[in-house]
Amino acid sequence: MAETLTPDICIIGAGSAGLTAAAAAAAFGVEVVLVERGAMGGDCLNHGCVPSKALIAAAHHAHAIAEAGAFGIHAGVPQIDFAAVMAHVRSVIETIAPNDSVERFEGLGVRVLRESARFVDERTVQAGSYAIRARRFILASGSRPAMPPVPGLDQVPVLTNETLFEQTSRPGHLLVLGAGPIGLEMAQAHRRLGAEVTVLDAARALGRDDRELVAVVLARLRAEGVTVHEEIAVNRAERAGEGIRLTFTSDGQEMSVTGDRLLVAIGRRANIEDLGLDAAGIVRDEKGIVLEPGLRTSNRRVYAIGDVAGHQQFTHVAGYQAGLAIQQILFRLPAREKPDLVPRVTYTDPELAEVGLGEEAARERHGTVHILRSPFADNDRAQTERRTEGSIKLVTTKRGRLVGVGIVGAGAGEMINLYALALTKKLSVADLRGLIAAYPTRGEAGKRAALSYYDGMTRKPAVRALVRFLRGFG
Ligand SMILES: Cc1cc2nc3c(=O)[nH]c(=O)nc-3n(C[C@H](O)[C@H](O)[C@H](O)COP(=O)(O)OP(=O)(O)OC[C@H]3O[C@@H](n4cnc5c(N)ncnc54)[C@H](O)[C@@H]3O)c2cc1C
Ligand SMILES: NC(=O)c1ccc[n+]([C@@H]2O[C@H](COP(=O)([O-])OP(=O)(O)OC[C@H]3O[C@@H](n4cnc5c(N)ncnc54)[C@H](O)[C@@H]3O)[C@@H](O)[C@H]2O)c1
Repeated sequence: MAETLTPDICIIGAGSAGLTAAAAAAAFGVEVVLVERGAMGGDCLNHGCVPSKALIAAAHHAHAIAEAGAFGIHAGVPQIDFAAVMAHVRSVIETIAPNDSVERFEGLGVRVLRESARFVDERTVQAGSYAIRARRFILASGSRPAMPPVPGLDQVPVLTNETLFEQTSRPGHLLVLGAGPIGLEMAQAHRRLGAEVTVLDAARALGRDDRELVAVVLARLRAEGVTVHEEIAVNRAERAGEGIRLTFTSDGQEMSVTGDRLLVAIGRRANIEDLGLDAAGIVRDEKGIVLEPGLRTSNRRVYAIGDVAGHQQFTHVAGYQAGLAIQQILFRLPAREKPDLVPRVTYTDPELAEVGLGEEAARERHGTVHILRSPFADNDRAQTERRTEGSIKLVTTKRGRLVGVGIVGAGAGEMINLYALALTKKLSVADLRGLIAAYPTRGEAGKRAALSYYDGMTRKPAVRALVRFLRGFG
């Protein structure tokens, strides 16, 4: 016999989006049922941000040892125990997992069902033997790796983000399909851990990011020995002895590359198939669920947040959207996403971080814009660390209001948060001019870029005449 539950909110999916929404609603004493069919924590904890950044951290240590000679420290060739590296990755996941656990959420007052959820009508979700009739529903069912229609791909072993971190031995030669954030972050990490790596992309690497900044990342990856082929077409995949061969066309020429493992990271597909969307009257098109500005679906009781919403696919966006949905459900306050305020970071080394509008988008929206740059080669802290590649680039309106910031360099991901706040608060170069930045920090580069807005002014005859005039007063 089906048991009927009547909570205020039913959330489908306990990844970054669903967990944030559940915790926020429960904090206000609202009755919440959270349904999860797989591992608590979703992609970010189990197959995404956490394991990838833990692997990158291990790779960073290997690289630091290899580079230590420049600092007068000779540690020899790093010995990499790949199985131990992966044990480190797993132990980081295990350390963070209690934050996302059933126990923690039940302690917060959330009822957690470990079931697969599906709408059976416009107001009822079936989850195992439970029928859930909630006042509002939040779809937070996430995404999974997309697979390209490459002939033969289904005949060769393929790794995705869901299996990559289960490896126990190091690949000899890792082939990576897709030069997005996943492809490039994992390419560099594996290279630093001693694998040969070849990356293939149908378009440009990190195609959504500023070309000028991307070039710095690619130059570094190539200098470390990662082969990156852009704007190629993969024609087929096949087994070649113990390995995998990819045949592709580049500049009209057919070429091939053979490796022993293949990672596919060509983007994501929203998890919408098993949700009974038709029964719920939720409209979708070829891109996914059709959403109104407040993340509401065509069924007024149902919101969609996180990767399944198909907007920017980041954990911090999942959390942000969860807040917007809860704000509307609990307080009936209107809410609209502000994608221009979302920072985007790719954790290669150097890191690439952006917020707001790029140069071209800013010109389209604001007409005349100023581009203010400061290279890290001019920054004392970067010099002390021998990490001088990259720069900070500020995009401002004619009157100096910040509308976009791009940073490529060591620590760019930490630096971008300041500029996310600056954009949120609509700050201008005049505000940055007043900032007292600690010396020596890489953050000084931003202030230096902002000051360059006034370069012309210091040379204006009228300004110089004023300075001379004021000197006359003693
Ligand atoms: C390798 C990798 C690295 C990444 N690195 C970063 C990073 O550094 N920074 C960053 O911001 N983002 C990163 N991301 C993106 C980030 O992981 C996602 O944007 C985020 O996890 C999305 O969260 P979500 O809750 O929307 O979806 P998910 O985490 O996918 O959670 C959805 C949950 O819903 C469950 N579910 C699905 N259907 C049902 C159903 N019918 N019934 C019950 N449960 C269901 C699933 O089992 C899953 O647990 C990375 C992604 C990958 C793959
Ligand atoms: N640092 C981070 O915040 C971070 C890290 C990893 C992933 N993510 C998120 O996860 C999502 C997925 O990442 P991703 O790197 O898989 O996707 P992506 O969409 O960002 O990049 C995929 C790349 O694959 C290429 N591609 C597509 N089809 C191809 C084909 N048939 N052959 C060769 N190349 C092909 C595309 O041109 C693109 O460059 C991203 O949207 C990102 O937001 C974020």
